[in-house]
Amino acid sequence: MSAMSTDLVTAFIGLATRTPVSRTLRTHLLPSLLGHRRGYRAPSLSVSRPVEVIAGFSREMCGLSRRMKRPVRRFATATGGKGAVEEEEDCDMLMKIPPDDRIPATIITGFLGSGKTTLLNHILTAEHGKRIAVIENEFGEVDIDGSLVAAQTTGAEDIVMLNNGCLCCTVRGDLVRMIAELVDQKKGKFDHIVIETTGLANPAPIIQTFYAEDQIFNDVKLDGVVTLVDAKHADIHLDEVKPQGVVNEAVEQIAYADRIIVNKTDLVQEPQIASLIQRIKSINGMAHLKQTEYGKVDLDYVLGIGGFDLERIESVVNSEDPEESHHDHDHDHDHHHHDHDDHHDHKHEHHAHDHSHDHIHDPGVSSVSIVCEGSLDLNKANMWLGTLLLERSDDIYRMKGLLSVDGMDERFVFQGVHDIFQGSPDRPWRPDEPRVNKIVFIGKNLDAQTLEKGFKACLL
Ligand SMILES: Nc1nc2c(ncn2[C@@H]2O[C@H](COP(=O)(O)OP(=O)(O)OP(=O)(O)O)[C@@H](O)[C@H]2O)c(=O)[nH]1
Repeated sequence: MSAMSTDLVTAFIGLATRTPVSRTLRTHLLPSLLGHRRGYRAPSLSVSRPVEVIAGFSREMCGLSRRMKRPVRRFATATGGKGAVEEEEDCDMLMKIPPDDRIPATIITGFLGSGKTTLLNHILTAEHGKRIAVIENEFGEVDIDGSLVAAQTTGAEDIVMLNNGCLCCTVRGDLVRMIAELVDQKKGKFDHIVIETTGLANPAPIIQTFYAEDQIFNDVKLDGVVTLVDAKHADIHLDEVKPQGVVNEAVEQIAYADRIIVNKTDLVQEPQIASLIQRIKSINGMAHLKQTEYGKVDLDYVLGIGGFDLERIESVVNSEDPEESHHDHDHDHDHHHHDHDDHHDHKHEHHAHDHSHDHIHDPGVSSVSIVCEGSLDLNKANMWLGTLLLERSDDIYRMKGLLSVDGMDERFVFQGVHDIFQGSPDRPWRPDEPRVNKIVFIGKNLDAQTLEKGFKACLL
């Protein structure tokens, strides 16, 4: 776990115990938090330089962060199985952090037939100068499909098939091995890894693999999740009611996306597209979105997007930014996060708002954004976020934020995937810049009112 993650994570532990405890900068508290729920035995803590845990975004920690050239990319892992020795090793690396030259990896997901392979072909045949290794996950298929073969001859540096199961479940171990092999044998021969999932994959476990597996984490960084949506058929899959405990993959794929491509727009009329886009944005108001036919998007829309980079969070949470690319082509003018009266066709989804609504308890996946000026009381913010994650991390799929913390000159950026998250100070607030907090949640059963109330209670 990195110092960066510790910044925030530490806070949350303080929350877990609800009593300030002493610790050193070398402690890693998230595992002990998780251990609460998962039976993990936390490493013992050495106490050589006590600081107040409750000051999770503490100046001390941030001072440490500032001294480092760049944030450590590691999220706090949820595995909890590495033990104290490795934790300590991670920690020892804090002061000598190498530049982040790990190989970026993009996950392409989307429901069956939505156009994943078509997009992949577009990527592989386009002029971008990148050497791409492809990991293709097909269910039970023996041969690489015809179009991919065509692509192989034109663009891909390497194509490996994972066809004896689904990446998000049975062949996760294979994915780890495959990436490790690619890195071992071909490092330097490719610049980017693209992973195409099956149409039924849930992206969450695949995302977590990038943080939980050291074999991957050390050499490869997750660049982003790109989700294809079939403009004609998406509604059918999104509407599908699954038995309790069974996820709706089509919804999950949208929920975890950094980039959404509404594909096959040639097959439907504009009103249907507009309604679908509104629906998608209610599930994930954070992702950038474009409409396409045959997956034809600019390559920089899908590669090198930094969806998991703290430095890039601003573009995600800053939807008022006129330079936002996701409004370029989608022709809809609904804003996904605040200050609007939004109306939805689907009673189980709702937009997020900066003001109160009467929300019916919502069993679906939705996004909630909170935008408000002011500075956060550190202790209160720690308490609130920590408790929230402790209680709701299963339901909180993704979370990104840009916060104004009282007494901190820099903006504080953070993001998370369930209970895996990282945070760090960003650039200083400009003198004339309003200190506006922006935080976006995507998840299940999110109650916008409760979240907003909880957040605002942390403001000074
Ligand atoms: N009309 C139309 N057809 C498209 C478009 N994009 C892809 N297709 C076709 O849709 C079919 C499925 O596309 P694929 O790219 O194979 O979809 P996929 O998501 O990889 O499919 P699975 O791997 O089976 O989940 C193919 O016949 C494509 O040629 C589009 O924008 N418009």
